[in-house]
This record gives sequence, structure tokens and C-alpha cells, in this order.
Amino acid sequence: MSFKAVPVTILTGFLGAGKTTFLNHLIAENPQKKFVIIENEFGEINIDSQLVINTDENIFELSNGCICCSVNGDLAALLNKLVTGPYDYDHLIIETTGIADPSAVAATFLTDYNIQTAFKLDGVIGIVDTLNVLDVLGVEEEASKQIAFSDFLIFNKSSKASAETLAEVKEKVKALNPFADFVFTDYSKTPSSNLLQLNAFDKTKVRFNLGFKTDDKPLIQLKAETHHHNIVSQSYILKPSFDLLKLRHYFSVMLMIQGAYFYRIKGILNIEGFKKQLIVQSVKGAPVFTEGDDWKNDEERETRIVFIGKNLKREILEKGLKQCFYK
Ligand SMILES: Nc1nc2c(ncn2[C@@H]2O[C@H](COP(=O)(O)OP(=O)(O)OP(=O)(O)O)[C@@H](O)[C@H]2O)c(=O)[nH]1
Repeated sequence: MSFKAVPVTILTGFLGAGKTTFLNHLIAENPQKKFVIIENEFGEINIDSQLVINTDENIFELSNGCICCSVNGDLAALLNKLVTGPYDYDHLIIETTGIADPSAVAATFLTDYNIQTAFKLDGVIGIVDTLNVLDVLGVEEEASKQIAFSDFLIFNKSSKASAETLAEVKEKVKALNPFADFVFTDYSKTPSSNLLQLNAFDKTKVRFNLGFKTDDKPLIQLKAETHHHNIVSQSYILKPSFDLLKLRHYFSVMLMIQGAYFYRIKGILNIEGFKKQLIVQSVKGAPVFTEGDDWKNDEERETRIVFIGKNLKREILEKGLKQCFYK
């Protein structure tokens, strides 16, 4: 019997951005789906689960702590219960608290082998409150992390914001996250069935997302350095191949020492001697490597990598990467 892992969508976004509103829209718009929903609330009483529209969905609550830290163990236990219990569902949605770091929640699905066999992370949808996001970016670190880690962004409450505000929000959010597609909405209303199939962690999608333009020559192409407050996105296209051992060591040490500064790393790596691409992502302060597609014969092998985080110094990252070139 073949077993298909259940897709998982994580909803993130700062306090009051419109996550529950989006969840209700999602449920109403996709009646054919059998959702199971995990509502995480910071307080002792779970109000969000009561705000979810009344349907036949299975709703579970994880209250009195944040899913990215204090109740993370409870999440694993709940997932186990979902797998072994008598529940009928074909898609899991997790609505995190407005102050959760979604990368830590994603880590549960990307690093735990047992969970990976039952669940497959499809994507992280970030709801951005266009009226208030400019006030919290650079002040509330989690708000930046949520944006940086999202695969799709919903710029909500948009008709209430001025055109100038929307332009500024878009510019600052894109500086934090150059990967994500986005849409402007009111009450989080947007065609949603495609958002349940983002396949954001599939190797082909990662490759597509990193397909920024390339020039030919330089050893290291410094594509973009974008800033918002002290949050920086640094992108590189590198021609020389990497030594896998050196690179693994570099990522592990760098993230062990400075993991808190890195909100997201996503890259496709050209490893010496490898027929396949190697994909690296950072979750919860640790690198996760997965195998990508074969390099095609007519394709130029090059590494594309983006780092998003706080106070990331271009020269230091560049120096570190160069030290990992195969010689
Ligand atoms: N004016 C306006 N209000 C909105 C919009 N979207 C959501 N709201 C309202 O904003 C409030 C917060 O929405 P929620 O969906 O509960 O937000 P949330 O992100 O789940 O909130 P937390 O769980 O507290 O973090 C509610 O009163 C919504 O009705 C919008 O596009 N425009």
C-alpha cells in the first residue's frame, strides 16, 4: 500500500494581521478539503479556535505557550496523535501565534524523520497587516522573521492603506523576502486553492525561486544587498564549485554561533564531484541539506544562495563562502 504524506500549511503573521480571517476564508472556499487545524494561542484560553467558522473540521488547540518554543514538544505529540488516531483529513493547517517564529515550526516538519513520513510541509503563508507592519518591522524581530520565512505573502487590509503606504510596505517586505509571491487583499480574500499547493519545499520550486538574473563573468556576483533597518538580504551567485565537507562545517559553525542572526538561508549549491545540485535551507538555526535535481549537460553549474538576517555583513559572508571553494 502506498502512503501519501499529508500536506501542511503554516499560517504566520503578526498579531491581528488577519490569520484567522484567512483560515475561515480558506475553509469556506475549499469545501472539498478535509482540513485538520492546529490553533496555537499564547494565552491560556484559546479564542482563535472559537473564531474559526463552524464546520466539520477537526480543530486542535495548543494554548498557553508559543508553538515555536514552549509548546513545540506538544506539537510533536499532537502530530503523533493525528497519525495514530481515528481522524479523517487530507490537509493540516497550523495557525501560529502572532509572535511565533515560523521557521521553528517548520523545523518540526523538515528535520524529524518520523514526522516527515506522515506530513509534508507544503508552504508558509504570511499575512501582512499593511496598516501596521511599518510600525513593527525593525522593532519586533518576529515580524521580520515571519516575513522572511514566508513562501507566499498576503498584504491584507490593503484598501484601508494609502497608495504610498502600500508602495512602502511592498518595497520593505520585498527587501526582506525576495522569494515570495504576494497579493493585496481585504479580509484576506484571495483565490486560495493554489495556496494549498505551493510545493515551496520541493527542489524544483526552490530552484525556481532562486532564479534571479545572472551575468556571466565574475567569480562572485554580488547581486543584491537590500536593507530594512538592520535586517539585510544578501544574495550571491558563485561560479567555483564547493567542497562539501568545508561547506557543511562552515554552515554548522556559523549557525551554531550566530544562528539567532540568520532568519533564512536558501540556496542551490554546486558541489565538486556531485552530479546533483544540493539544496540548503536553514531552519531553527541549523542547516538542512537535501538533494536537488541533476545538473543538466548544457547547464552552467553555479551556486545561488540568499541569506536574510540581522546585521549580516556582506564581506564576512563572502569571505566565509570563498574559504569553502574546492581547491
Ligand atoms: N478593516 C479590515 N479589518 C480586517 C481585515 N482583515 C481582518 N480584519 C480584522 O482584523 C481583526 C484581526 O483579524 P484576525 O483574523 O483575527 O487576525 P489574526 O492574525 O488571526 O489575529 P491574532 O490571532 O490575534 O494574531 C479582526 O477584527 C478582523 O475582522 C481587513 O482586510 N480590513
